[in-house]
Amino acid sequence: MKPVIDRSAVDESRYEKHGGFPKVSRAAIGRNFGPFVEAMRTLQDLAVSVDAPDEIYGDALAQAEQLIAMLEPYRAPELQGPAGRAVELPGRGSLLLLPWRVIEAGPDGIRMTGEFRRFHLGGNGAAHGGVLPLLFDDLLGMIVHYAGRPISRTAYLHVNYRKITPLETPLTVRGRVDRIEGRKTFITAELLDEQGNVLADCEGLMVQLLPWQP
Ligand SMILES: CC(C)(COP(=O)(O)OP(=O)(O)OC[C@H]1O[C@@H](n2cnc3c(N)ncnc32)[C@H](O)[C@@H]1OP(=O)(O)O)[C@@H](O)C(=O)NCCC(=O)NCCSC(=O)Cc1ccccc1
Repeated sequence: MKPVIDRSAVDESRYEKHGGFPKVSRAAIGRNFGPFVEAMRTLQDLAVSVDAPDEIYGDALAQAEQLIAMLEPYRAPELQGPAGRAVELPGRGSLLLLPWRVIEAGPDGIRMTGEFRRFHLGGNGAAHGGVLPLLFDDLLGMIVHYAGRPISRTAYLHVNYRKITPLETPLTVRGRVDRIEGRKTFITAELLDEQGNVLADCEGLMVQLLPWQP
């Protein structure tokens, strides 16, 4: 499904009005990068879940070392490689970010859909509590962007865990600007299952960076 994106409030010149926060530009990717990231995500799922004989770990280690040797010469500084800037990929092609997709984004807020995977297991089939703030924090950053608010950083993020968050189940997260007070943008968001149950909700405060703040 093609996302519905409304950039009408985005202030493209905002990067010139503040301190060190770098301007992130969209990466141009070839056909292999998306499948490469997905394969790495599957490897993460397997690394935290397999129960294999030790020889298999030894063989996997040897192959992993080959892969590391292949990629190491291409190590690059922040904002040079495509990870985190490939906006058409789940989680913008970053293994750190959750593999979710934006469905709707604009001045009134953002909606994303996705699943937590085996890699995100906390215990007893539920997502780890630490991955929900990761999802919400990234959402907050995008909400600030599409609402046309100045470059800001998260000052606090309060998460309420309302129900167990399942793995490998389609979920939706949505959020919006709740109110603005000077440099402060207060944002609310919820994580929902397909039945509309609220699994978690949050309130975050994003504070506009002053010109000298990184
Ligand atoms: C810049 C700031 C957040 C605020 O510092 P300053 O400029 O010195 O602010 P100042 O103290 O002057 O307060 C101004 C107003 O704000 C209020 N207030 C402030 N804090 C709190 C609070 N906790 N709780 C309640 N209120 C608080 C304060 O009372 C005052 O209110 P008032 O005007 O009197 O009514 C600083 O603490 C910082 O850098 N922290 C680290 C941030 C960081 O690393 N974040 C994580 C990574 S970034 C990220 O993830 C985002 C992202 C995601 C994805 C993509 C892109 C981005």
